[in-house]
Order: sequence, then structure tokens, then C-alpha cells
Amino acid sequence: MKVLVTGVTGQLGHDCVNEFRCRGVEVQGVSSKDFSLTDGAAVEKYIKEYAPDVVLHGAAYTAVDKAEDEQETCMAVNAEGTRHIAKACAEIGAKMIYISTDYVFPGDGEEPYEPADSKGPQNVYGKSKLLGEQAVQELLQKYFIVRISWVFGINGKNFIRTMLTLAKTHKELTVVGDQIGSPTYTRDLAVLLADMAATEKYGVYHATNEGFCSWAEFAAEVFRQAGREVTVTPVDSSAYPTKAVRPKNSRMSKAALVEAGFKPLPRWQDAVGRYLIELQSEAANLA
Ligand SMILES: NC(=O)C1=CN([C@@H]2O[C@H](COP(=O)(O)OP(=O)(O)OC[C@H]3O[C@@H](n4cnc5c(N)ncnc54)[C@H](O)[C@@H]3O)[C@@H](O)[C@H]2O)C=CC1
Repeated sequence: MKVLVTGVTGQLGHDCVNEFRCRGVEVQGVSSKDFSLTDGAAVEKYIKEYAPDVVLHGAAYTAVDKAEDEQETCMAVNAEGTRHIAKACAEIGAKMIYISTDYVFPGDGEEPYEPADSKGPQNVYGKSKLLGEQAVQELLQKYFIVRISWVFGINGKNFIRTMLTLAKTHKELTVVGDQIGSPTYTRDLAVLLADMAATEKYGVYHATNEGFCSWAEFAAEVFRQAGREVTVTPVDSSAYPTKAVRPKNSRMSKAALVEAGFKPLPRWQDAVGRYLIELQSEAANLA
């Protein structure tokens, strides 16, 4: 099997390339330095020349608030860029794994969303990722769409890093308590995606670490495990207005994943613990 991973300079792409390499799979990671997703001809040329069996498309325009002001760029990368990748995959008969988001859902209610539930993105980024999903479904039969949320990995900025930085200067923090979802550790997700790539169990899946929490609970768990004495007070989203609307309910059901025979990701608290260890080794390597 030969795999192409887009977004190698991001959190997920970095860990996916490592995971395939560890398994002895021939893999190439690419970023915007190799080609821009907005350049259809360049995407097609690269994919046809490399001729992968699987394209794991992790690259995206991920600046959720900025996207409200940069709608055109966000759409060009996430909707059209994904269409270019899907078209090239169709032409060479490659499987495609497209990474999508909880933001395709409206975020109402309290029940976990199933993959086929009605969509209703509340912000530009969510709309662009949904258009990407639709392009994949329109152009391909051999596809996996994998929706994830609240991502953290070693190769980039994320909520855990932000909380640990704030802990250096704060003993008390207010954190949003009325948005509920699931963190996703890119190392755990990479294991699942590498398993998936080797199958033909095509479809739409939700894949996050197990369990649900609010951002405030997420922060409190990070401080507890990192041994930082910071008191977290949950507050409503209205205390932190953002340009892009965030869904209150980001719960996603992983039943389809389990029914297809894939191993669910470990609980999110377990993932936080292993990520903190990864951060320690990063700090030790940099010292
Ligand atoms: N970060 C999060 O909390 C969430 C992320 N996702 C999705 O997960 C996937 C991975 O996210 P992260 O690793 O956090 O992203 P990231 O922001 O860390 O990395 C994005 C990658 O996309 C590449 N990229 C951006 N614009 C490009 C362009 N025009 N041409 C070529 N490459 C381009 C960048 O070079 C980078 O390698 C994305 O598809 C994202 O939409 C879904 C839900 C939540």
C-alpha cells in the first residue's frame, strides 16, 4: 500500500505520516509547500505522479474565526480543494479518507449526532467542510469521511497548550461550560485511520476519543493531570464572544465505527495523560 497524506505540517497529518511509517507502509506527507489545494492542475499532477493507493486528506483551512472574514479563501481550500483531491482520486482509482468536523451539525439538542443526521453548519468553516464532504460523496465510491472534534496533537497549537500557558500566570480561570463535545488526540486517531486505510469498509464515521465533556471540564482535567493548581469556573459561551458561532452540542455517536468492527479510541482522560507525557519528551528534547 502506498499512501499520500495532506497537511503533514499540521497536527493530524504529522502523526498520520509517523503511524504509517511505523507500520512499514510507503507514505508521503505533503503541505502547501508541495502544492496548494486551490490549484486543481497542481493537485492532479502531484497525485497522478505519486499514484497512491490511498489519499488521507487532512489538510484544511482551520482558522474558524478568521474564516468568517475570509470566506472565499476558506471555501477555495476546504470545498474546492477537497473536490480537486477527490477528482484526482477518482481518476486513478485511489481510496480517499476525508477528515471532517462536528461543525457540519447545527449543534442543537443534547443527543449525540449519528453520521446521517441532518446537517446545518453554523459558521463558514463548517459550511466549507460540509461542501468538501459532498464533493467526496459525489465523485467517489471508495471513500471514508471521518468527523472529528477538539483536536490536539504534538505538531501545532491547541487547547491543552493554551491552558498550560495560562496556568503559568493564573490561579483561577473561567472556561466555557455550555459547549459539550469530545477531544480527539491525533496519535489515537492516526492508529484508527491507518487501520481504516487497509480496509474497504467505506462510509461516514465519527471518531473522537471516548466520553463527552465541556471545555471547562477538559481544562480542569488537564490541570489535575499536569499537577497545576488552577481553579476552573465554568461560564456561558456569551462570556467569550467569538466571530464564528460554535455549536453547543458537539456530541457525536461512534456506534457506526464500532459496528463496522473498528476499535474505538481510548477515553479522552487517558488521551490527555499520554499527551502530557508527549509534551514532556518534547520539552526534554528541546532543552
Ligand atoms: N483542529 C481542530 O480542532 C479540528 C480539525 N478538524 C479537521 O482535522 C483536519 C486536521 O486538522 P489539524 O491537523 O488541526 O490542522 P492544522 O491547522 O494543524 O494543519 C492544517 C494543514 O493544512 C495545510 N494547508 C492549509 N491550507 C492549505 C492549502 N491551501 N494547500 C495545501 N495545504 C494547506 C497546512 O499546510 C497544514 O499542514 C482538518 O481537515 C480539519 O478541518 C476537524 C475538527 C476539529
